[in-house]
Amino acid sequence: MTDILLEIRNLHVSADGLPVLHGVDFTIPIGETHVLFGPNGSGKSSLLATIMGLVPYRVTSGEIWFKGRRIDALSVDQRAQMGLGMSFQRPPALEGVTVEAFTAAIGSTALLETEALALDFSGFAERDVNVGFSGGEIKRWEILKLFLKRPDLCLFDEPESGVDLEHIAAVGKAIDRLLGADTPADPQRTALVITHTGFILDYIHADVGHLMVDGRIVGAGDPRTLFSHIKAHGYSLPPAGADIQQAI
Ligand SMILES: Nc1ncnc2c1ncn2[C@@H]1O[C@H](COP(=O)(O)OP(=O)(O)OP(=O)(O)O)[C@@H](O)[C@H]1O
Repeated sequence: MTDILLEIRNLHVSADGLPVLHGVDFTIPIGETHVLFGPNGSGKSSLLATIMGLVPYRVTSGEIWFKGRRIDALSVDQRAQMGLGMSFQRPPALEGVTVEAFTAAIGSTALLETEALALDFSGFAERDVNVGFSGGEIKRWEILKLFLKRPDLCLFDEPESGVDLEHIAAVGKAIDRLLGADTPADPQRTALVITHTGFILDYIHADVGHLMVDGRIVGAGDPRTLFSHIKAHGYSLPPAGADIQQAI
């Protein structure tokens, strides 16, 4: 069996007729956490949404492979059933669907209380999902939702944005715990994380960082080396070397 969980091959994507990704290539081996950096509008969220199969993103050419199966023609449901899950940057409010009902629908009621406690999210069970939630509460619910579902590949779209400094620690630790191997029966999970602030790097073990510019991955390497360079010099690659490789 291959040790590659996700493979993206020369992916071109349009959203409502507008080209947003222009030939993305990368792979994520099983159990690794990869981080995606890039300026506003470079295509990071579009890439995650395309992997998840969300509208209005349409693959115009290229391929997405997950667990050795080509998935770019599958529905969101089918991809979720296969083990893909995503925490959204701006998830919709679900009027009439309580947190408790949502949790029951994904079959994880038993876990809700303890995991909510860890994320300081107690007292939300009776509330409608995302209705009137603050920005930070929305983010904590997004992480909790993944915790309850435990997908094999977790896609995080800016999990720390809008979260206050105290709760960033709770979010970071929860993500680390979600991805970590708690027991032999619960293997190391695989993840792709978008971050602007880099706060999340203080809490998770990230294996590889990718830099996305203008709808393409332009290079990859050690996530901390890449992030330090971006902080000092903007969205460019440091000189190619052992830590960083430019895309060809
Ligand atoms: N549904 C859509 N319709 C039209 N244009 C879109 C759509 N989704 C994304 N785009 C455009 O595609 C480009 C990439 O957007 P995307 O949200 O993927 O960038 P991003 O790198 O995640 O940005 P940010 O860091 O600001 O979140 C932007 O120019 C955006 O306006």
